[in-house]
This record gives sequence, structure tokens and C-alpha cells, in this order.
Amino acid sequence: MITVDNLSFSYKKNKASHQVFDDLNLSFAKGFNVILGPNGAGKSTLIKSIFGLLDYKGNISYNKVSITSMNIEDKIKLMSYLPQMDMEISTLTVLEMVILGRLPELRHKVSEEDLNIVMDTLASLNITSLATRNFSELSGGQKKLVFIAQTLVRKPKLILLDEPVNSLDLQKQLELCQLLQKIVNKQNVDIIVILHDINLAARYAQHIVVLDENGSIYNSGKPCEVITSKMLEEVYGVIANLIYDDKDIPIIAPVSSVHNV
Ligand SMILES: Nc1ncnc2c1ncn2[C@@H]1O[C@H](COP(=O)(O)OP(=O)(O)OP(=O)(O)O)[C@@H](O)[C@H]1O
Repeated sequence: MITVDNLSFSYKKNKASHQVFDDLNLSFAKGFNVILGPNGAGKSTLIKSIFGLLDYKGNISYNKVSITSMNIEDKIKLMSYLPQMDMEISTLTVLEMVILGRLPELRHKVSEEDLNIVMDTLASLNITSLATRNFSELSGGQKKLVFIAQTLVRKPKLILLDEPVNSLDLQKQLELCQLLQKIVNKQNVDIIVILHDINLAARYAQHIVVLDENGSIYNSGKPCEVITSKMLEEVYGVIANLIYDDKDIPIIAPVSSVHNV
């Protein structure tokens, strides 16, 4: 899966520079990976680096093949990426928006295969009824699901999702995680998802990477190894009780911030 070696990156504007990573090394596992960490830790920057949007130092590889030196066509074949920021306005319908997700595969016209993949994806996200609606008139959560559909129709080997459950209701959050789990298991796809909901991460992730506020790795491993009261206090500054369900999945019950507010 993805291995990150000696990643260093700074955002630069005019003469100012903001370093996010200094010689970061980490590995993701096959399957369902989650990146956790507080605001500003560098989670989005890490995903953007993997997708090749940033000019970083170091090497990122997928199954030992360097993505860093891969050409753009091969990168697009390998990965699809859902950014955190969504476009709000479009004159297209939902169906047209999702078909756009297959742009690299389209050969001058939309084939029956393209349409089948798009319709199957809409059905798997329970949004078939939105297909002919105008995108701009959807709710925030419905728009999010359209962007997720756009990301999935590419049928990539690696899916990168930056906070995909934001603005989804509780049922849709669970359904999306279950769908991602199904895609991982049935289609042999690896995913890396940024989540702020630690309980969702605990339930669905096979491997968790925790970044601390300095953009360093605090810990990585299986949810039950990584999600601890100590981690919640040291990384998130939160006092929390942990209980375990019958499958030994940790459930966190936050009590308070370590700061007196
Ligand atoms: N375009 C940019 N220019 C300068 N600094 C940036 C830029 N984008 C992000 N940063 C800074 O880089 C650091 C990491 O940002 P990043 O968006 O990767 O964090 P994050 O962990 O995804 O945060 P969040 O959970 O709030 O989305 C932050 O300190 C942020 O202020």
C-alpha cells in the first residue's frame, strides 16, 4: 500500500513559509485506513501530497512503485480524490455531475458501461432519485453525496477522501462507511479517509494513523491499539471515558477539554 518516506513540505507565500512536515515517515495498510488528528495537524496536506497536488521533498510509493515520479495519466488511473472544499454552484444535473467523474474514461461519448457504473454508484449511495435534479438546488449533505459518487465512479485502486462524512446525517455517515467497507472487501480497493469522528474511525478503520499538532506521527496501528484515553488527552486535549463493545471496538465518551474554558 502507500508508503511515505522522508516527506518534508512547507506552504510558501511571498517570503513567508509554513512548514507542515519535516522528514515524515509512515505506512498505510491494505484496506480501510483513517487519518486522525486535530485541526491544522496536516491531514489534508498529507492526502494532497499523496495525490500529487503539492511540490514536496521525499518519496511516496504505492505497492513499492513511486507515485512521486509517476506521470499524471498513471496517477489519475491509480487514484481518485475527494477534497474537503466543495464547489457549491453548478448548472449541471446530478447525473451530469457524476458522469463528469468518469471524464478520464470517456471517449467522446458516454458509453453504456459509463452509464451503468454511474447509475450503480448513485443506487449504492441511495441518491438515484436525485439524478435529474439540478445540483445547485440540493442540500449540503446531498451535494456531498454527489461528490462522493463522482469520486467512486472512477473505479480507482486507491481512494482518498478528505472528511467525506461532514454534513451527512448519522444514518448516511454509517451507510457511507459501510459502503466503503464493501468496496474495500469486494473490489480490492484501498482507501485513506480523513475523519474527525473518532467513534466512526474506531468502528470501520483497519488501520489508523494519528498526526499530532506538529505534523508528526503520534501513533499508528489497529483502532484498539491507537484509540486510548492517553492519545485523546495528548493529541486532542480531551478527557474521555472509553468503553468497549462486544467486538472490543472502543467507544469514546468525551467528558471535557483539558483547558478551562
Ligand atoms: N494554502 C495554505 N497556505 C499556507 N498554509 C496552509 C495552507 N493550507 C494549509 N495551511 C496550514 O498548514 C497546516 C496544515 O493544514 P491542513 O489543512 O493540512 O490541516 P488538517 O489537519 O487537514 O486540518 P483540519 O482538520 O482543520 O482540516 C495548518 O497549520 C494550516 O494553517
